[in-house]
Amino acid sequence: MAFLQLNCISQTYFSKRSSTTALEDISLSVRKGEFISFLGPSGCGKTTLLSIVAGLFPPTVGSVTLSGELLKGPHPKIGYMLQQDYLFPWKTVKENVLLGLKLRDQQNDRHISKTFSLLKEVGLEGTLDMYPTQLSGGMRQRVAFVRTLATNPEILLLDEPFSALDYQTKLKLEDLVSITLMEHGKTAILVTHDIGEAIAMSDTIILFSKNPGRIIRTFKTPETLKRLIPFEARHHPDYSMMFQQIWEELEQIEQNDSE
Ligand SMILES: Nc1ncnc2c1ncn2[C@@H]1O[C@H](COP(=O)(O)OP(=O)(O)OP(=O)(O)O)[C@@H](O)[C@H]1O
Repeated sequence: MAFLQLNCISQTYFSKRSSTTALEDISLSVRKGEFISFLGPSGCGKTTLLSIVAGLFPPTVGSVTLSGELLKGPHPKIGYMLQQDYLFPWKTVKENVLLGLKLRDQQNDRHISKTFSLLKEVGLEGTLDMYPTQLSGGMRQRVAFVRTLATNPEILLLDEPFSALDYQTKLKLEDLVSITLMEHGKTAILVTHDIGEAIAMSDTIILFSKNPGRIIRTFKTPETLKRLIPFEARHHPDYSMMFQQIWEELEQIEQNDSE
């Protein structure tokens, strides 16, 4: 049985005068521990699909199951991290990272010390009493990452979490997130516009076309790249080959779209 299963999902947004079919007939199986990326042109439904997996709203058609159980809304085993960090500026780093535990009434010594050790793992042990405005963008995203991990979700949904960062910080965070998720045995789905990021971080890349959003290709990352951290993977010859393949496929999608 697949860990996470998306079954024939379609999503149509309705307004008074029109309707938009954002996704059509999306089926997908995700293994435990797998790192998947959703890649595709703007408007192909990546965020819509991630929101459905996060249980923010049910799909118009189809379903999502987690270990065979039908998802009916947000699930404690699924954590969501967005492009913007959404930290509360009036709360300290400590208060921000413990927020999820507090809301779930799980703020006991064991969970608190686990969260603090996660902060240490991401190099932020000295920031507990600081406020988000005192931190850089990269540091804030690391705090948001720890806050997402603090409640111990098994699946992390990452919606362009690095896109607002400068290039160097983004590369460093890719490594950090990749290593941390692997060490903790997490499953992840990353939404990105960045072909290189998708190749360097994922086991599987799902390519979407748009109008409506459909899966058009699934790429498996070669073992040679999976063994490497993202920064090293970017320098491997297999990375360039895969980049070229995906680039051509995306060009084709754009060409078909404009015809
Ligand atoms: N709440 C909404 N109401 C109506 N239409 C929507 C809504 N959200 C998204 N859409 C439409 O659904 C389609 C898919 O949007 P979505 O944001 O999921 O795509 P995306 O691939 O994540 O785009 P981007 O890469 O630009 O973030 C688009 O045509 C968009 O305009």
